Parts: sequence; structure tokens; C-alpha cells
Amino acid sequence: MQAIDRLIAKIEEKNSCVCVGLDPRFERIPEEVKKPIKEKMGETLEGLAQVLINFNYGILEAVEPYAPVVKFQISFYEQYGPAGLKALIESCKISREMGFEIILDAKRNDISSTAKAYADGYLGKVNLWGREEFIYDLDSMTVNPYLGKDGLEPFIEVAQKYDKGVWVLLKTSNPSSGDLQDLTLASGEKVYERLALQLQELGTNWCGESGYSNLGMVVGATYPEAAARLRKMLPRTFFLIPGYGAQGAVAAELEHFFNPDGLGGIVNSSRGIIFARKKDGEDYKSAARRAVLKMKQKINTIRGGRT
Ligand SMILES: O=c1ccn([C@@H]2O[C@H](COP(=O)(O)O)[C@@H](O)[C@H]2O)c(=O)[nH]1
Repeated sequence: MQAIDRLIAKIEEKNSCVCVGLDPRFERIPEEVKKPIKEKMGETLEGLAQVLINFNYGILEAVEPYAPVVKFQISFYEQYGPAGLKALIESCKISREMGFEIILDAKRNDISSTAKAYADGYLGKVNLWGREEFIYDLDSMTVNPYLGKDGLEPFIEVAQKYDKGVWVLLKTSNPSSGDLQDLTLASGEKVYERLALQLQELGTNWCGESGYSNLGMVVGATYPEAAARLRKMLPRTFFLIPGYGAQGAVAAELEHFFNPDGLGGIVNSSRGIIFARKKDGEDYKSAARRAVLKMKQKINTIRGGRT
């Protein structure tokens, strides 16, 4: 099954388009997760990596009934070197066993020959002493489009080969995204609008049975007016929508991100779910479960009248 159809099947199964971002910040992880590992492994890098894995496991168990997809932002793992990346790979493995769709938010790209190495490493297989093997077990990853079409093509080719998807940054959620992305071209279009059309062309012959493209685009929840324009331009494109919760966006602003079929988007929240507990001593898993359920319900009320 193609990546976009797997994602839609999971959304339908859980009646939810919530994506939980597993972006652990060590200093915010509760003591009850850290203590037993510190006692066993000491204050080592390996111990820290084990804390990330155990924390993620707790969150995954908590959100499993209500979230079809998880997103790992690679920086929170990469910053700890090989131990951090091992924690990422192990967390992906656990997510897979629990049936989540898995997105890696790595925002990679480069000249095409280098982009191919990224694509092989994250989405495809690498040559290990003559054997072709996967290093990561992912469904899709984020990529940066600003090197142009030749930088994107290797990701698309590898993704097509292994039934994976890509999410291309289009209109990002950060406050200054407009400095470049909103500039008006001589044609009267904004930069992100021109990019949207170029990306649509790349993704148009890469649709699943659902009719949606495996080339999705990142559109920040913090820019609902841009999303309304983009939704009309790109009816067959799924949006990965970050910016909910900690960055200020709320469900009522998300209506125009979705198509009338109630599909077309997955809404990510990272800090708002994984660090939902309000005070020390409160169970972080119960707090995450409550937060994800509330988010699912709120978003369902604005997408195609689902509840
Ligand atoms: O435009 C973008 C693209 C990616 N992100 C990523 O999403 C999450 C948001 O985390 P919160 O804690 O819910 O704010 C994080 O991994 C970002 O790197 C984004 O925010 N905006």
C-alpha cells in the first residue's frame, strides 16, 4: 500500500488526524522516568538515551488510542550523537510495533547527489558491506525545497521505490516565515504560492488509490489565511500542520486546512501533548492521553463534521 493510503487508513481507523510530536527535552522529562535509569546506568550518555526511549514509550502507550501518526524531530536525538540516534531508531521501532505511522522531521536537502545519500539513509536502503539494508523504519520524512527540483527528485525516487512519502516545507509556522516565503513575485504570486504549483506538478503523478498525493506539504497552523488559499490550489495534497498548541494555533483556526471529505491534513502537537502535565507528581502519561483526546475531539468538530 502506498504511504498516503496507509496514513489515510490509520486516520479513518482512529477517526483522528492528530500527529504527536516526540520531541523530548531531557530537562522536562519527569524524575520518575529518570531515577531508575540513573540508578542503573549512572549519569551517562547511554543512560540519557535510555531515558528518552522510556519516556517516548510511555507517551506512545498513552496516545495510541487517539493518534494515528507520530513525528520525530531529529534534532532532539542528533544533539546527543550516536547514543541519541540509537534512541531515535529504537523509538521508531517501538512506534512501528504499536502500529503508528512514522514521520521523521529532518528537513533535509542538498545538491542532488548528496540529497540521494540522505534519501537512501532515511527512506531507502544503504549498502552495508554489499548488503542493502534499511537503517530507519519510517513512513515519510520532511524535506526542504529551497535547493530546487533536482534536490527534491532523489527523495521522491527513493520514496517511490519503497512506498514512502515526503513532506515538503511550503509555508512554515515560525513567526518570520513570511520574510521570504510571502514575498510577492513580478507575476503577483507569493513565493509559497509559486512553490506550491511547482510541487504540485512534482506530486501529481504520484497519487495513491485515495487520489491524494504521496508528496505532502508542510503548512503552519499559525497561518490559516495562507492555508485557505493553498487548500483551494491543492485539493489532492495532504498538509502536515505544525503550530498547534505551544505555538498558539487553536482548532477553530484550522477549518480551511481540510477538504470537505474531512481529510487533507494531519495536525502536529509536540510540547502540548508530551509535556501536558501541569505539576510535579502528576502522571505524565495520563496528562498526555487527556491532551491528545481533547485535541482529537476539537479538531474533529471542524473537519467535515466528524466528532
Ligand atoms: O513549519 C514548521 C515545521 C516544523 N515544525 C516542527 O513541528 C514541531 C512543533 O512542535 P511544538 O512543540 O508543537 O511547537 C517541532 O518538531 C518543529 O520542529 C514546526 O513547528 N513548524
